Amino acid sequence: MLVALFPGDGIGPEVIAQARRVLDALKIDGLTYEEGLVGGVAYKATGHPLPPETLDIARRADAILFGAVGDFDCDSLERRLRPEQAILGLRKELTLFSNLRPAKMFPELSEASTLRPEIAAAIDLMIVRELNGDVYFGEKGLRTTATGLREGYDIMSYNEDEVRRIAHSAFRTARARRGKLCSVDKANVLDTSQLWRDVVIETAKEYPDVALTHMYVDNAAMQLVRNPAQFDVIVTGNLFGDILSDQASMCVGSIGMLASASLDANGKGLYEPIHGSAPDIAGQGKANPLATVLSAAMMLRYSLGMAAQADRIEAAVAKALAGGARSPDLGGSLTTAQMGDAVLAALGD
Ligand SMILES: NC(=O)C1=CN([C@@H]2O[C@H](COP(=O)(O)OP(=O)(O)OC[C@H]3O[C@@H](n4cnc5c(N)ncnc54)[C@H](O)[C@@H]3O)[C@@H](O)[C@H]2O)C=CC1
Ligand SMILES: CC(C)CC(=O)C(=O)O
Ligand SMILES: [Mg+2]
Repeated sequence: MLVALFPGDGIGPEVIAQARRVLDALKIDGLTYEEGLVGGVAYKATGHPLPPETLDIARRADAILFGAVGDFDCDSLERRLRPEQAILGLRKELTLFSNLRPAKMFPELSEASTLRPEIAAAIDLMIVRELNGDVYFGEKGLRTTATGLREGYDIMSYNEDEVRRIAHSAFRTARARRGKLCSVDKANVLDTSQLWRDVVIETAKEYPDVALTHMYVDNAAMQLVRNPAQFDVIVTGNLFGDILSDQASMCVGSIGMLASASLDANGKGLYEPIHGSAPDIAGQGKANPLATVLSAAMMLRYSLGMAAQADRIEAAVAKALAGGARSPDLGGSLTTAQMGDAVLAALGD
C-alpha cells in the first residue's frame, strides 16, 4: 500500500512529522511512503504549486496524507500559482468530492471548548461538505464595470449530478450513524440552494430510514453554538461547509483537533487536518498535531481497510488527552513533538 505524503507549508511539515511517527509505531506491514512537494514550497522549487510529479504520486497512491498549504510570500502571485491551488487542484483532479469532517467532543477537553461544558459534552456530529463545486470552482475573475469600477466575481453553481452524489454520500453516512441528516443551504435566497434542496429531497426517497431536515446556513451557524447536540450529519456545499467546520472545531476545543477525509466515488482519499498552514505559529513548535494524527487514523479506516489500527490511534489520542497532554491551543504548554510523544506513549501502553 502506497501513501503519498504531502507536508506542504507552514505548520504542515511539523504536524505531518508527528502523524508519520504514529503510523511508524504501528509497524504496519507493506505500508510505504512517497513524499511530494505541494504549495508554496513546490512553487519556490519548481514554479508550480502542484507540480506534475506530485500529481503523479497522488494518482499512483492508495491514499494521500496532506499537511497544509499557504504562504504569505506568495500573496502577490496570480491565482493559478498560489499555494492554495495545490489542495484545490488535488481535490478536483482526483474527483475527491465528499469531504467528511467529524467533530466529536473528547470529554477531557470540555474546558477548551468555547461552549459551556454541558452543551459541549454531547457534540458528536459529522459535516459532509461538497468539495468539487460551488464558488471555489465556478467562473471567476476581475473586470471593470461600464462605469469604471473594479469588480470581482465568483460564480456559484451546482448541477443536479453534483448534488445527488454528495447527497448519497451524506445519506449513507447518516445511515451508518444515528440516522439523522440536516441539509444546510440558503434556499430562501439562492437558486443554487433551491436546486440543492430539491435534489436532496428527491434522493431522500431512497433512504426512508434517514430523518431529513433542512436549515438555512445562517440559522445553522447559530444552532451549532446554541445546541450542537441536535446534529448528527450535516450536508452542505463547499463554501458553507468550509466555514461551518472551522466553527464546529472551536465547539470541541480547537481547530487543531479536527481531522478530515476527502473521498472519491471508490474510497480513494486525501486526508488532512481542517486547518491551514498557520503562519503565525509556524516553526515554533506550537502546532497541535492531533488533527493530523486523527486524519491518519481516518486514512487507515476509509482507504486502507485497517479499522483496527485506526481504532488504536484514536484510543491513544483519547488516552493522551486523558493523561493531560495539552498543546497551547488546548490551554497547555506541550510542543508539537511532545504531543506526538504523548500519543506514542499511549500507543505503547
Ligand atoms: N487545506 C489547506 O491547506 C488550508 C490552507 N489554508 C491556508 O493557510 C493559510 C493560513 O490561513 P488562516 O486563515 O490563518 O487559517 P489557519 O487554519 O492556518 O489558522 C487559523 C488560526 O488557527 C491557528 N491554528 C491552525 N492550526 C492550528 C494547530 N494545528 N494548532 C494550533 N493552532 C492552530 C493558527 O495559529 C491561526 O491563529 C492561508 O494561506 C490559507 O489559505 C487555510 C485552510 C486550509
Ligand atoms: C484553500 C482553502 C479552500 C482550504 C480550506 O479552507 C478548507 O478546505 O478548509
Ligand atoms: Mg477551511
